[in-house]
Amino acid sequence: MLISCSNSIPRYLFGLVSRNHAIRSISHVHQESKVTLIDGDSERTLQAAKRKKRIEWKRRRHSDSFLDHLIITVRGGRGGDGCVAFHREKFKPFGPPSGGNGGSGGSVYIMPSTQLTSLTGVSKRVIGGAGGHGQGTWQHGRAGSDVILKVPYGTVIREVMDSRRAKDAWEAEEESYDDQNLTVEERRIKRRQRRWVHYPEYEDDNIAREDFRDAEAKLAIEERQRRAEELDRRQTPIFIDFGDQYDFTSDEKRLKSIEEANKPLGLPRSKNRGILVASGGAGGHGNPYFLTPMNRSPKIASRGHDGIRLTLELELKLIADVGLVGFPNAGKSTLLSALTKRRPEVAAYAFTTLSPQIGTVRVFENGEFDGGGIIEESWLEREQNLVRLSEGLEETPRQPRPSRQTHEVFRFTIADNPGLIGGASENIGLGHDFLRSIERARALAYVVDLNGDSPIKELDTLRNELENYQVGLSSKCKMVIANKADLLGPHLEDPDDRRIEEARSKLSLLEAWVHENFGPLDVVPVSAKYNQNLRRVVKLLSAYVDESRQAQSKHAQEASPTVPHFYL
Ligand SMILES: Nc1nc2c(ncn2[C@@H]2O[C@H](COP(=O)(O)OP(=O)(O)OP(=O)(O)O)[C@@H](O)[C@H]2O)c(=O)[nH]1
Ligand SMILES: [Mg+2]
Repeated sequence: MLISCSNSIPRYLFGLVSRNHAIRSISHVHQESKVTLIDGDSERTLQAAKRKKRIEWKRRRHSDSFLDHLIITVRGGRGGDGCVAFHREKFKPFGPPSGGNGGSGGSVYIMPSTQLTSLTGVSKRVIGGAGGHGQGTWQHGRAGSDVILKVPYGTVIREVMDSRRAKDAWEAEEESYDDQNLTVEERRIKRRQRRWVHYPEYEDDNIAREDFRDAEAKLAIEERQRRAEELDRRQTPIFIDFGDQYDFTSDEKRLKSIEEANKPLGLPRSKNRGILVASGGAGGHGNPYFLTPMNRSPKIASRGHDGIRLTLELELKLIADVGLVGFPNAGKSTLLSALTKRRPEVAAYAFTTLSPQIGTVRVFENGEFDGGGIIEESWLEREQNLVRLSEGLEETPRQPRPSRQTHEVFRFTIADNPGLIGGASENIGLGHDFLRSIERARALAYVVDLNGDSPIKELDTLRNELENYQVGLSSKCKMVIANKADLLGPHLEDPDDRRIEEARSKLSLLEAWVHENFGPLDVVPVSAKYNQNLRRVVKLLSAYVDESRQAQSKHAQEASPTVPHFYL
């Protein structure tokens, strides 16, 4: 879709600034600070490095409510210990061994949840419940409770294999012995204590027995096998992507398979716990397990095993339909405020937005959308509200949407991102920290300040930064939103009508450059602050999102042939 706006742009769009001189002068203060960024290379790097340090500190301080990257350790629960006991009954002085086995440890599962939007509530250490110990009269220990770790949709989970990986049970054990500087004999004693349960006062006796050494060798073989299996498993580190392609309901359907449906009443149904990441350790053996023809009253039992230990890296890539990409101060947050009910912080300094914000655009039958009103800077709005409250009035009402008679016909989400600057790919500014959230957007829109020194240069930088982050990412950009068009027309200080012509030619130049360099992208001049020409933006964005959704559902239908599920 290609539109030519420069000539058709209504005259009223330019020149709205005369309504608010104060804000305009603040914007100009900012323009100056931005120029220092583009000036001399070394100066820019120095400034950017200082700013990055400050922003990172600020982001850590203020962003408790949003977390998109986290490293957690996960551990399956430890199995319960086996029990050494002998059956006691009247007239039966030497009853058989009756110690129960230990219960297995609880496992840890990961499940996506639509209720969550941030990784903030996710624990950094997740441990499955421990299995219960076995008891006399052949009572086995209860199984440890499973833990289901819930993460938001859009989370990518990777197993960490580098130096950040937590030690597994065997490595941790050896390290603790190294720390205590134990001799070989002392280590052997400690290892035995860790693995065996003895009948009271029979430890020395047990250790001296030949069949104990056989049992110990058997246990050592089992342990080596478990360790080899774990090393094998590590060859393919865990990778789970709960992106929008992930169909969780299919897991549920799989669980409700035909066998499940035909299961006799009263038997427990399988519950969808999500994806297993760390299984719990097996329980230890009770003393009946060690019964041999040579030893009819074994006075040993084995202890439970540790569960699997993993270190996982969680990365939340928000799934918004449209992502806004622009330099700091281009007006992205103002645009989000104008299009949705979300109220991100708006201010005339760079890097006001430190974490991605998502809002929902609700489009009505008559082309209206939910949002709007004049978007002042947040501090000004707060001050105005304080004054109104002190006068006994209610907070400044947002401009009501004109007609609510029509019903909603379309809805899509839009993400406002922190500002991107030249050199973000070398981790200048906020670096790439937030780009992960636009990676998955169906469509991207560049937001530039039409009143700025060089919107063309900004666009070029934005495109390069996107490409440096991920080759081909810039092809997702569907339109250029040329914001702050109101600042270009005639205003009180300079009521000259020629300014309109100048504004039009600036826009034509931008359009020509975009079409030559980016292809047939729509260039739409708007004023986010004063809600001018936003209906056009919503219309175009709805069209891109709709197109992409339809393409995706068609693709999904082709990929999975329909299998009738009688239980549906
Ligand atoms: N005149 C005018 N000012 C605008 C318009 N849109 C935004 N502004 C002003 O531009 C400044 C920056 O706006 P923001 O929405 O915070 O910009 P941003 O792109 O979110 O900035 P960062 O969060 O720092 O990346 C504020 O002072 C806004 O009031 C507009 O259409 N017209
Ligand atoms: Mg912002």
